[in-house]
Parts: sequence; C-alpha cells; structure tokens
Amino acid sequence: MASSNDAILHLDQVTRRFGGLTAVNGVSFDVMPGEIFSIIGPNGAGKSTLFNLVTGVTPLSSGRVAFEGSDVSTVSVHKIAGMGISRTFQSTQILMDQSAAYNVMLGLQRESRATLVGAIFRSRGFRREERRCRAIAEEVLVRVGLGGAGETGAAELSTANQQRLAIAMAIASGPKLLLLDEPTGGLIETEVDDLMHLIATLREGGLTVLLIEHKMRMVMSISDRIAVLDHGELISIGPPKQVRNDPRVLEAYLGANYVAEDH
Ligand SMILES: Nc1ncnc2c1ncn2[C@@H]1O[C@H](COP(=O)(O)OP(=O)(O)OP(=O)(O)O)[C@@H](O)[C@H]1O
Repeated sequence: MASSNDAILHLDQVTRRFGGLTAVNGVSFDVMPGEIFSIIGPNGAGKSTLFNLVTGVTPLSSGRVAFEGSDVSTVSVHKIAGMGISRTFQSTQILMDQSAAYNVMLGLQRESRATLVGAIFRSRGFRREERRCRAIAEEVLVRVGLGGAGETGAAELSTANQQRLAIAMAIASGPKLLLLDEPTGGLIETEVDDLMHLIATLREGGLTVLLIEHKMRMVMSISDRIAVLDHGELISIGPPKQVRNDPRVLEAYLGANYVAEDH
C-alpha cells in the first residue's frame, strides 16, 4: 500500500459521535489520486456522515482528515470546497424553476471564492464576466452530456439528466476530488450504465471520485477499491473481488436483510 503522503485524501481514526451513538468509529483509509473509491454499507452504516466529515459539513469528534497532505480536520466547509473537494447531495440542490445553465453558474458560486457569481455580476465587468461564467457553464454541461440543454428549465429535465446536472454543478469549479452521494437514485438500468460511463469519463479527465452507492452491480464494476462500513466501523477494504468475498461483508449485508443483488 502506498504511503499516505501520496494519497489525495487521508482519513486517520475518523470518529463522529451523536450523543450516545457513534455514527463513524475510528475509520482510517487513503484514497489515491485518480481512483474511483466507493463506500458501501447497510442503511445507517455511517456513509453520509463520513461524507459530511470529509467535506467539513459535520465537525469530527476525533481523528484527522488530510487533503493533498494538508490537515483539513477543522477547516470550514467553504474553504474545503475552495481547496478542491466538491460533492453532490442525496437530495440535490437544484433550483427547479431555473435553467440548467443558471444552476451550473450557482455551482460555480457555491464552490469557488474567486468566481462568486453575485460579486462578479455587481462589478463593472458585469456583462463580460457573465458571458465568461455562461461559457464555463455551457462547457461543463457538454462534459456531462447535457450540451444544448443550458436554457432548458431544470424541472423539465428527466431524473437522469437532473443527476447529470447535479454533477455539472459539482464540477463547475474544477475540483480534484468529487464526492457523489447515490448518483443513481431513481434511475433505471440503462440510465445507470450511462451514468457509470460518465463517471469513468470524468475520472479519465483527472478527477478522483469518492462514491456512496447502493447499486451493487455499479459499485462492483466501476470501483477501483471499496470500503465497507457497518455500524460506523470499517469492516473491509480492497478491490471489488476481495470485498465481495469477504465473510464479514456478507454477514453485514445478510444481517441487514440485504439480497446480494441490486435493490
Ligand atoms: N445529525 C445527526 N444526529 C443524530 N444522529 C445522526 C445524525 N446524522 C446521522 N445520524 C445517525 O448516524 C448513523 C449513521 O447515519 P448515516 O446517515 O451516516 O448512515 P448511512 O450509511 O448514510 O445510511 P443510508 O444508507 O440510510 O443513507 C445513523 O444511526 C443515523 O441515525
């Protein structure tokens, strides 16, 4: 295993307690640059909490998170975004009554201090900067397969295209690490395949991807490595084949009444 110095993301004994409940308990792992790294586990295992800890949404109870070698354990959510970590949410933050392009421009605003859309629009270079932001938005929409949909209202997009829009919003500011929280929610099989292809393409473009996903077929085929959480603890980590055959993983899933197929 490579040393944590090479890791883009390093978790060291990461722990979060909510009152008497330990949602994430002493979790340590490294994510290497260019990996698609998935986090799986039964409902309530601590996956979303772990995302919140990495992105600064939730403070750590103890432990340490480092991004590109810098300790970000106590860094604010906005600063972390500015450093190059971006995420989508289970329930996306799309403004449904706005156009796709406008939503991506909001993504630029949310993630980047340097290109705060509101500030730019009030400045003297208003029109030029608006054109520049719009051009970035259009380019990002093309990257996610929504070229030409910039002026379409977000509400008019299919569920699959709304998922793509959520990804566009998250990558607008050019992050290095992208966290995706159940991007296949509400998608049918062929749409899942298309989304997997998009994620693989983004990785080829240099992004590192941290993925929470319940669809096992997708997780097993797209991931370089998988970490399995159960009751807040890391019970298995490794390439898909290794994790799939780990007795502790089978036990955790069967114990939670899971079927080994998609659900
Ligand atoms: N803000 C909070 N306050 C109290 N308890 C919380 C909070 N957030 C999460 N928890 C608890 O922490 C545990 C882990 O929850 P978490 O949402 O991280 O799990 P998960 O693996 O993402 O689950 P799911 O697959 O259902 O989304 C759960 O028992 C949950 O109820």
